[in-house]
Amino acid sequence: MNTETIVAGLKQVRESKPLVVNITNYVVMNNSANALLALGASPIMAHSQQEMAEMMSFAGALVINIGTLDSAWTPRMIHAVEQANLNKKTVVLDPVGCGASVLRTETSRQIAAWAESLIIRGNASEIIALAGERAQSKGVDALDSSEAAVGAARYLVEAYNCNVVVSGATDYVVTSQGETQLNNGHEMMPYVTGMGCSLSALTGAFAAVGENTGLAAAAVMGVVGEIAAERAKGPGSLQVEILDALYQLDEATLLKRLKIS
Ligand SMILES: Nc1ncnc2c1ncn2[C@@H]1O[C@H](COP(=O)(O)OP(=O)(O)O)[C@@H](O)[C@H]1O
Ligand SMILES: Cc1ncsc1CCOP(=O)(O)O
Ligand SMILES: [Mg+2]
Repeated sequence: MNTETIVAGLKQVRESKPLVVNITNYVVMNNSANALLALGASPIMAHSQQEMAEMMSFAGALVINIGTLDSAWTPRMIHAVEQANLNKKTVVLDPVGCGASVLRTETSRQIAAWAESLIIRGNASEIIALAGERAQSKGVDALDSSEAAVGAARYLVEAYNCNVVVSGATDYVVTSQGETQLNNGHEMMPYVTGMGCSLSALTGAFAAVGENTGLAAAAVMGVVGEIAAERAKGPGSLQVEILDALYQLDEATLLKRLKIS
């Protein structure tokens, strides 16, 4: 059942090329746009309140990534979430660096509370901090294991009526129905900035075609990370190989490589 959902989601994204609106950070705008294109979706990075109502009327989903947050961004993010709600579009929240500062933690909670259809995708330390537990977060990288964040993810599912993807060596997709584990990916992936942000962007593409758990995106990202690592010499080539692997990914390879439980 799960694997069927993943494969069907990939097919649908490629067929319908959904527009994914991203309010994302300065570090990863290019990576995230390229990841969406390589998957088969259509990205737009849009920040202005003046165009968000129009954008959300025809977009498939909204991705909010707080990576380079400042006070000017917060009202834009809230406005975009309001427009997504009005148009019944799913919001993917990437709470980058949640727990590293009060600003990031409080803004993440504000956005999560505002969104009516929500997927949260974060690393373990971010998910733990968002749930109000003590995380080991100092910056944007996880210092906790994804296993340690499953309880926090379950709390967030209840608190915000959402689905949660905790990424890491094992990815956990947590919904009100329970948890799914994915054991793909590669240990070199955290040495490239924006891998988690790309995963969040892909989550938006799948949400646009109705796959609202985050599972398909995590599966695809893990499998392409693994394929790319076999070809890469280090983080530089891994970044490029991931785009190529995303573009080349076929259903048979996805199913053969998938380590899901
Ligand atoms: N140690 C690891 N082994 C395998 N895959 C990993 C590992 N760490 C991260 N990944 C993969 O890298 C991607 C980004 O996850 P993560 O590093 O947790 O996000 P972030 O960049 O937000 O901290 C996910 O697809 C995840 O599965
Ligand atoms: C390094 C950095 N600083 C602010 S946003 C950002 C990118 C984080 O990307 P990811 O969480 O996907 O590694
Ligand atoms: Mg991140």
